[in-house]
Amino acid sequence: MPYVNTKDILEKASKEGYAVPALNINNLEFLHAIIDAGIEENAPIIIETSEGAIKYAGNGDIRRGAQLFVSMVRAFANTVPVPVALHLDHGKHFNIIMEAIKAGYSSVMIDASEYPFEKNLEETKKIVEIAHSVGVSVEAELGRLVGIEDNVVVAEHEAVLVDPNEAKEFVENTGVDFLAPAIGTSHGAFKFKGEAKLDFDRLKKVKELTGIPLVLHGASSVPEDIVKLAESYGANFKGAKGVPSDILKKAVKFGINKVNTDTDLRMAYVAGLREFLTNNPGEFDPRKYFKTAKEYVKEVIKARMRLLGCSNKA
Ligand SMILES: O=C(CO)COP(=O)(O)O
Ligand SMILES: O=C[C@H](O)COP(=O)(O)O
Ligand SMILES: [Zn+2]
Ligand SMILES: [Zn+2]
Repeated sequence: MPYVNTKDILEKASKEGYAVPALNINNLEFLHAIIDAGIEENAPIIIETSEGAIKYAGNGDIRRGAQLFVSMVRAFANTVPVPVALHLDHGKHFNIIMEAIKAGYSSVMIDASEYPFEKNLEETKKIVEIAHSVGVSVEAELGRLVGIEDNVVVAEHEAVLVDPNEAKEFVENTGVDFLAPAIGTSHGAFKFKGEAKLDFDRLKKVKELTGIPLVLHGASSVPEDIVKLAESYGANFKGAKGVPSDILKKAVKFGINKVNTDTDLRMAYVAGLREFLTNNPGEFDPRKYFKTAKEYVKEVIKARMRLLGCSNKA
């Protein structure tokens, strides 16, 4: 199937009420695992790279990194039976967003969420105009990504979580294709100190008022079996906690269609790598010592595709 616009994948998901994981990569091995998972689940695939990933892949050169990712992803997209999109995650620098668009990314995120509302809106609008003129879709973010802690008063939530009325105004004025509303998640492996919770009322309102596909950042579940496995081979992930599966399912029910996932893949990979290296101390062929790691990443992705409802939606 062809390399597609992320918008096509997400509008179908929004209409039919399921979500697609957006999976971060930094190298070829994670791409293999994602492609294999998508084929086995017959699911649409969204691959994303951060600005840091582009720098890393290009060994310091942004243009080279962006081009490398586009050619890698396109080479697979052209020869697999499921749609594949490539997205720039958390674009914060104008030059990197432009390089991604020029290189041929399917979509870009402009993350100006650290600025006041008006500046976020202006920055986003500027990127939307450029990206849309060449058929690239755009994601933006409203609110700040922080966990909702039990001991934080409501007024403080108000300050960081998305304001649904602002979301409506933002979407109408920018023409953005999908929106990431902050509803209580955060990036990384340590999301909640107490019980995990998200602000579903806010999410419901944002969906009602905007009607566009919504994105959940910081959505990794940090599966306990993966954490335990990695720890049994020497890792230390004390206090790691993600978004539980039932909460993710609820988020999908209330309007989330793109579920950003990086940490879970990293955790699965390192667990597999540690296991293999411990059990095969004489091995030094990377094609062999990456194998178990890739296998675990693939399984984590397949489970997520099933949970989010995008299996057989290719
Ligand atoms: O939001 C993310 C990428 O944009 C990734 O979130 P996690 O750290 O929960 O995997
Ligand atoms: O949202 C952040 C992603 O997990 C990517 O993180 P990174 O900047 O370490 O590549
Ligand atoms: Zn952000
Ligand atoms: Zn994110």
